[in-house]
Amino acid sequence: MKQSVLDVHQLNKIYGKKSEKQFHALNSVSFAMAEGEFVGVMGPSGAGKTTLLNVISTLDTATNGSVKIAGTDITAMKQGQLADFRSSQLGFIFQDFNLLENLTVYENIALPLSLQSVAVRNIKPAVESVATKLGIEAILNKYPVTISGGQKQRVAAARALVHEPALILADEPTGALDSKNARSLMETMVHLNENHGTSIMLVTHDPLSASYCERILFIQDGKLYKEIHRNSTRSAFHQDILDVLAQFASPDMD
Ligand SMILES: Nc1ncnc2c1ncn2[C@@H]1O[C@H](COP(=O)(O)OP(=O)(O)OP(=O)(O)O)[C@@H](O)[C@H]1O
Repeated sequence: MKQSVLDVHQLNKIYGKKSEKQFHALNSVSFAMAEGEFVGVMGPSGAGKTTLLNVISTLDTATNGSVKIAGTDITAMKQGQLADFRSSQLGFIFQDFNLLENLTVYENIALPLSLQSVAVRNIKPAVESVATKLGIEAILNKYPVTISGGQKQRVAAARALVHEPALILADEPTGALDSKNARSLMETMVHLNENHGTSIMLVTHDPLSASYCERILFIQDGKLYKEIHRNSTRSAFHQDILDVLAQFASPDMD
């Protein structure tokens, strides 16, 4: 059996102090993700998706429960350890690409390695290898302002991957892309997942982007409401996702 890359156990997040008005944003959420899985997280606005992502990404702390990433319990870690863990084990892809405009594409991709003080002689092969995986080797010397939105998103993906993290966390990565570039980024993520074994957790509102995943977890009111697996074609999975989303809109949902 494959190892878990992510193990979320009885996770609770309550915003607000005991003396204040409290809000239970995550309510006993438990699930696991196997190494090499591509999992989507969906749910209505306010369901708790960002809260879940923030806790898994170590940017926020849980009220209780545990999160294990590649076997390490991050809920037991101190701040300094968390920063090291985040920069070595996690890769992030956000909606706004967060590229530094005064650095070249090469320098942007190299950034996580430079920050980890990786030796210069090891940086070049790592950047070139990830650029080849993502088909952006021809634009390494360009500046972000001169490349397209889709290329920027692939550069952001390369930067998320260059240090070979255990898990990639993607938050609405196609949100700012037109449909052609969105499709291209999703195909890139599938390629990384299928051919390079990259484990990816994708939070999205977009059913079409979600249809590229193998499995979708639906969150509603801070709880895991349902999970569906892709069994056949992507278009059939797209329809399955739309069917679950329609239940959220229905007032007589149990
Ligand atoms: N810092 C905070 N203090 C109090 N409540 C918060 C805080 N952050 C989020 N919440 C509440 O927790 C709930 C979950 O928020 P969250 O941002 O995780 O939802 P979401 O599913 O990501 O929504 P969206 O799809 O709109 O981004 C919401 O009701 C929100 O108002």
